[in-house]
Amino acid sequence: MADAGTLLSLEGVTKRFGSLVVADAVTLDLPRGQALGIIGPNGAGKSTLLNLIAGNLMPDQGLIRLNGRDITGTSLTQRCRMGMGRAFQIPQTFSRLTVFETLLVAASQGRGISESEAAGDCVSILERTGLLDRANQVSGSLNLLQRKRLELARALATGPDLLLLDEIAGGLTEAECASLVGTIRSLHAGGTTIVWIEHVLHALNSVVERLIVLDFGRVIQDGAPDAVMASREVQEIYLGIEA
Ligand SMILES: Nc1ncnc2c1ncn2[C@@H]1O[C@H](COP(=O)(O)OP(=O)(O)OP(=O)(O)O)[C@@H](O)[C@H]1O
Repeated sequence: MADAGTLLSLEGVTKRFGSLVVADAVTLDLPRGQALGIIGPNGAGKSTLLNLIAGNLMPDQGLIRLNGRDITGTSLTQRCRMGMGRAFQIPQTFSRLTVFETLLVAASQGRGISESEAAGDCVSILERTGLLDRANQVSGSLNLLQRKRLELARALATGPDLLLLDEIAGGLTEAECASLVGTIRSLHAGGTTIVWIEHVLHALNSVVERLIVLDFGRVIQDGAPDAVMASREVQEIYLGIEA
C-alpha cells in the first residue's frame, strides 16, 4: 500500500487489445508534487497508460488509486471531479468561445460549480499560463503556442491535483517550445503534480525529475532523467543506438 504522500498509485495495471499486451503489470507510485515523464518507442503503450490513468480506458487487471482511493472502475468525468486534468496534443477547445469563456466552461463543468464561482480562479489561471492579455480573444484566432497555453489552462481550470500532459510540446518551434516549457516548469515549481508523455525529450527532461521508459507495455527503466537516458537498455532499445 502506498504511503500518505502518494497522489497516484498503479498496482499491476494490465491492458490487452486482443492478444497484444499494451500495459503489462505496470506498478508505480507517484508522490504528490512530482513531475514524471513517460517515454518509449512508438507503440510502447504510452498513450494507453495515460488513457488508463485518465479513465478513457479500463484495465483488464490491476488497481489505480488517487489520494489513496480506488478509482479503477470510475469514469473519465468522475476522475476529473476527483482531481485529474488532462491537456491534449491537439487542443480541445471551442473555437467560437473566448479564452476566458473556454476556461469558465471547463471550470464549471469540471468542478460542478457555477461560472460566477469559477471566475476568480480562471483569472489566476490565465495569469499562470501567460494568457491574461488574450482573455477576450476568440480561441479560434489563437496561434499554436497560444492554443497550447489554452489547453494547459483548460486542464488547470478543472482544479486538478494531478495534471496529465499528452504530447503537449509537439509541433512547436524551438522558441515556442522553450516558452511553453517555462510555463510548465513554473506550474510544477508551484506544486502541481504532473504525468507527461512526450516525444520532445529535451522539453520533457528539462522539467521532470523522474522518467520512466515503456517498452511493449512494460516499465523497463524508472529513475532520474540523466541516469535513465544514459542507461544501456534505453540506448539500445529506445534510441536504437548500439552501446
Ligand atoms: N483501441 C485499440 N485497439 C487495438 N490496438 C490498439 C488500440 N489502441 C492502441 N493499440 C495498440 O496498442 C499499442 C500501444 O499503443 P499506444 O498508442 O499506447 O502507444 P504509444 O507508446 O502511445 O505510441 P506513439 O508514441 O506512437 O503515440 C500499439 O501497438 C497500438 O497499435
